[in-house]
Amino acid sequence: MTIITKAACIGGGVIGGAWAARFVLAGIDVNIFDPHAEAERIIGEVMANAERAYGMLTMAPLPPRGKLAFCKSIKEAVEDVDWIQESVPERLPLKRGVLTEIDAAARPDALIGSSTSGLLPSDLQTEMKHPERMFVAHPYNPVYLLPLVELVGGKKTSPETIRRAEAAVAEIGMKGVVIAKEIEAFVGDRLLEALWREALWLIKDDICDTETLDDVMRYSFGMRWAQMGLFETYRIAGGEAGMRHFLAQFGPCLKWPWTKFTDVVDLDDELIEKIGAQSDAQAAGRSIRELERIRDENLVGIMHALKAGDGGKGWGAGKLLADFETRLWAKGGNPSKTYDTSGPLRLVDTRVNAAWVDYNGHMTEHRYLQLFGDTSDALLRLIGVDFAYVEAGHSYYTVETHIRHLGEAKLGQAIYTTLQLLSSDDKRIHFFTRIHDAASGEVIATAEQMMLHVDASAGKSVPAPAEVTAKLRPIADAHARLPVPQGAGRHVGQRR
Ligand SMILES: NC(=O)C1=CN([C@@H]2O[C@H](COP(=O)(O)OP(=O)(O)OC[C@H]3O[C@@H](n4cnc5c(N)ncnc54)[C@H](O)[C@@H]3O)[C@@H](O)[C@H]2O)C=CC1
Ligand SMILES: C[N+](C)(C)CC(=O)CC(=O)[O-]
Repeated sequence: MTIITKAACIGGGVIGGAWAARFVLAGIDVNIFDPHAEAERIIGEVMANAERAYGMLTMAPLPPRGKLAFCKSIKEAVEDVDWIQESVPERLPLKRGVLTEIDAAARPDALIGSSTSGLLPSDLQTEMKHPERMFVAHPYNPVYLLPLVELVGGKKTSPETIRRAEAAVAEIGMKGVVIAKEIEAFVGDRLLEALWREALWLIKDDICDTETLDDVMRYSFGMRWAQMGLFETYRIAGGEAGMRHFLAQFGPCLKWPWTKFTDVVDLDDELIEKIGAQSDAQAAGRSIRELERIRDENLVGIMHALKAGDGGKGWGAGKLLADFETRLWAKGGNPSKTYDTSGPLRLVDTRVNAAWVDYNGHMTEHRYLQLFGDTSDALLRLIGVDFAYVEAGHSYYTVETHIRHLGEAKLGQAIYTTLQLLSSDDKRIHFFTRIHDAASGEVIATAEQMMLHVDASAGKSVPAPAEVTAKLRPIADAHARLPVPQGAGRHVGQRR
């Protein structure tokens, strides 16, 4: 039983719109209330970017999208939902009023999270009748991709609420980090504000411009932070003696000091204009939506890299993505679904997304192999070779692949794959996969592949157990009656 089946977003700006996208893409129906005249257009644009990002993020079967409904009042939006996320502007009286209105109309068991970046939950819940179910759920932009939510309870929040909230965000692929004590700006924004304050001084004092400052971050410690954070990074920087040596060496610098961060820079018109002009130059004419798309592609790339980290087990946000995908496959990878074995098995349906397209304007070659690999993974799940099976020490490894490119796949094109078994025994599976255009059925590419059953720790091929071959056999028997596909058995060659 999932904790959130229906949610409400009160406020649909940068953060509320992206919360809505996170919920909808997790299969949750969402009611939105935002009085902004252009709320539907703005949220529609955020949804489009989020869908594009998810197309790149995962091949795992996302649930059918939730429905998005625009409501005329807070009451209408929150009446019958399990989770309400408040994301109105960062002003205490406004937020307090909105949360009190939400509280009056929501079911008593509904969870109420606030996206506030720094206000104390105790200050937000003062006028609520059921303050025990209200907490801060502080996300990071873009909410649909970045998985962190800081969960902060106020004086009146019940521990049970925080437990339920943590479990609920895990179901939508997020990592709920429970902050032990409430404090303004929690943990993340405390750190960000210290950095931000120092950065403003560096610009004001003409030490560097905004682009140079961003370069300093993105070519260096920004990359370190994404994968290991601060303390583990500095542990390594201490050399073999680790953190203690690091503290002994760099601890005294803190007193010199290198920073000015206790002084607040005066954000006068001159400084605002200076930063604005430098930032405009840095953006080089790219719109915010374009920058968002570039950011999303990069974030997806980072998460994919982290998913392959720690020897393939996944690391940090990549491990979280891998775990989320495991759950998606368990729910939607439908090993129980019955497949029509009288023809090639239709195993993957997807669309060509932006990250797959190359300078020739069509799907680039390694993405074909990815899609063929996803298809053979789908076959393996069908015959019981799932994550648990692999963790227990056995798997199938691909030992040979021959790909033929027969057509083109363009950005956004709907495509699907079909797989035909050519032969199999207790060690080998020899099969032929086609990528089709979904509209016409036309074959765009084919791959002939061979997989071997292996004992992964021994590093050698071994016969698959009877329960696996028993699941494979009916498919093999049915496919033995199909004609050998045109192109099977081909090799790369030229008539001379
Ligand atoms: N922008 C960011 O990077 C982050 C913002 N937050 C927090 O999220 C919250 C919202 O911030 P943003 O989305 O950036 O602001 P925003 O200005 O983009 O969106 C706020 C939205 O609230 C709507 N609104 C105003 N009064 C309302 C009311 N009475 N009922 C319903 N909607 C109402 C506005 O029309 C607007 O669409 C703030 O608490 C902020 O601190 C949290 C994490 C990151
Ligand atoms: C600038 N901000 C305080 C609203 C930022 C956040 O709260 C988190 C983020 O996404 O950086």
